[in-house]
Amino acid sequence: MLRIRGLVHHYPRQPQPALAGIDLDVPGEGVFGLLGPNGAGKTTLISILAGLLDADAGGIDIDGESLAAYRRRHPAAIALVPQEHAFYPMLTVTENLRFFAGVLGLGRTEARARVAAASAATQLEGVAGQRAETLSGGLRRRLNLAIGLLGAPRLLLLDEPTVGVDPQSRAFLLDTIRGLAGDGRTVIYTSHYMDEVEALCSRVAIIDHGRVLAADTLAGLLHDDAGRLALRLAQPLPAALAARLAAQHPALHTHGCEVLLPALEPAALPALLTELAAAGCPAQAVDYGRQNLETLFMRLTRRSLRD
Ligand SMILES: Nc1ncnc2c1ncn2[C@@H]1O[C@H](COP(=O)(O)OP(=O)(O)OP(=O)(O)O)[C@@H](O)[C@H]1O
Repeated sequence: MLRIRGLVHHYPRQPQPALAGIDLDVPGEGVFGLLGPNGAGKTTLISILAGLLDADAGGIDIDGESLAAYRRRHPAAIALVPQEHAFYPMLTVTENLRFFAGVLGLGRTEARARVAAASAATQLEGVAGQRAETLSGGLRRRLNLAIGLLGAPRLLLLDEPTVGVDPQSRAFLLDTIRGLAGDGRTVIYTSHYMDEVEALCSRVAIIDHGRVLAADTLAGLLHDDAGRLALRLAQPLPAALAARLAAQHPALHTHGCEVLLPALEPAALPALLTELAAAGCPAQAVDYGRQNLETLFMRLTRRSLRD
């Protein structure tokens, strides 16, 4: 649905471009994760998609039509939920929602229905009469999201929507976002939390220094031909067994109950698990033939997502 080609953006007086030629295809449904460390270019990219910034070069099509033309025909079809809180602290939740529905130019009946739907989707009904400035961090994030939903957007751009919220609110937001991605709607989700992206996104692009380093389905990105093995044992390896295994597998790495082997032949796996169980430290969790997004990012850039 969304086709991005050769997108470049250079902020004035910056030595490097924020976007240095981005090519991406984003399908018409599902949650698409944009993962990258601070300063990678995520906000710049979605600001261009939202029409807040112009690209210096490159193009974006949506269903074969230029993004600018599409936005002219459907002004509310693309919504951005920014990182910052984008509402009036002195107004109540409902007053904020009504105000932003008015900005979209919705008629009275339509506006009332959209405000009710957005409140329901984000479960804000219980705090409808509360002033925004008195809401907790998690509820403020929900209000930000609810405002983004008022136009019933087809493309929803979420810029790190869980920053600064407690784990419970974060779980609620992730569930809500997962629910929003059906019905022919695309959600583009930027984050530097790889666990969120792994839990939420069907496709992922990893970006850094304004370039796409890898883009694929989540399963495609995590697949690892090398035969990476990660084990969590019931208890740490006895020293004698650890020494014997290290002699057999020089790349073996242990840390407490965690055991990591960067490459193991599939045929060797059952014997290893049997040996561990016989030594009284059976594997409680086995992850074989997969890498996680953090290790993939480190392989691609030689640094961590958190750097
Ligand atoms: N308004 C601006 N003026 C000048 N430079 C900017 C501006 N906004 C971003 N940049 C620079 O552009 C690059 C990309 O920034 P951007 O905010 O798009 O990254 P990001 O991946 O969203 O980072 P974060 O996770 O920290 O939000 C960075 O080097 C940043 O310093």
